[in-house]
Amino acid sequence: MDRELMKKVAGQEAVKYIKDGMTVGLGTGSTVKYLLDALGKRVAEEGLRIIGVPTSNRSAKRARDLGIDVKSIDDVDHIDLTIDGADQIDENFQGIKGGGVAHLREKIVAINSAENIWIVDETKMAKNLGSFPLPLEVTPYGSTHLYRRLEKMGYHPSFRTNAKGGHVLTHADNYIIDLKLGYIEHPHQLEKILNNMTGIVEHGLFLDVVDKVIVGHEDHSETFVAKRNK
Ligand SMILES: O=C(CO)[C@H](O)[C@H](O)COP(=O)(O)O
Repeated sequence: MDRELMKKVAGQEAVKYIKDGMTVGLGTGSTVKYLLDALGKRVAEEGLRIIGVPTSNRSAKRARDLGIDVKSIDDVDHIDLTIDGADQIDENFQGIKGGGVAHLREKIVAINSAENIWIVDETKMAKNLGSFPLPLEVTPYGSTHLYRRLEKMGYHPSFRTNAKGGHVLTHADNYIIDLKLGYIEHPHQLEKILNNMTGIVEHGLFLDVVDKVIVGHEDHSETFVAKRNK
């Protein structure tokens, strides 16, 4: 199974949805890297004019290196389309994001986009959410207290650490706590609980956000339209 090839197939399919003149949210991660490569190629070869709104410093740098114009979300008045990766997607097209530590910016960009497309390799599709740990971006202040609370709630938290054992830091210098839930029976109920917990800046549940999901296989892609009310 060649996952890199699957990611590339998804990225190359998604680039077709980008039209001249669009303002495009650019997600983060190894799948989005293939989208950016394909987009850079279109900019160079077709003279495609777009404005990219990157969701991470990594994507901003890569886009710039590829000759793609980028702006901050604060410098654009609308976003036509955002294309991003995801860590897990269930059969109702609800998702978990944040494996790459960028879910706060990704959610801000996504909810301000007229349309959202996720690109994933086939291994990301699941019946239910939860086997991928759910990331929470939390303020350092009170984070151990919050951790203990999450533990008591049975959410199996763990701080995300780097190779040196220190906290992984987000763009906003916050910490990440991953919840090993195994199976999320009621994503909307969990969303409500997490939304109401002070100290959690943003969680990685992305519910009712995506419009289309492009799944990359080794030799073809599949595009699913999420049927839901906006
Ligand atoms: O949510 C994300 C970053 O915060 C990414 O979109 C997600 O982790 C998928 O990344 P990859 O394409 O590398 O698997």
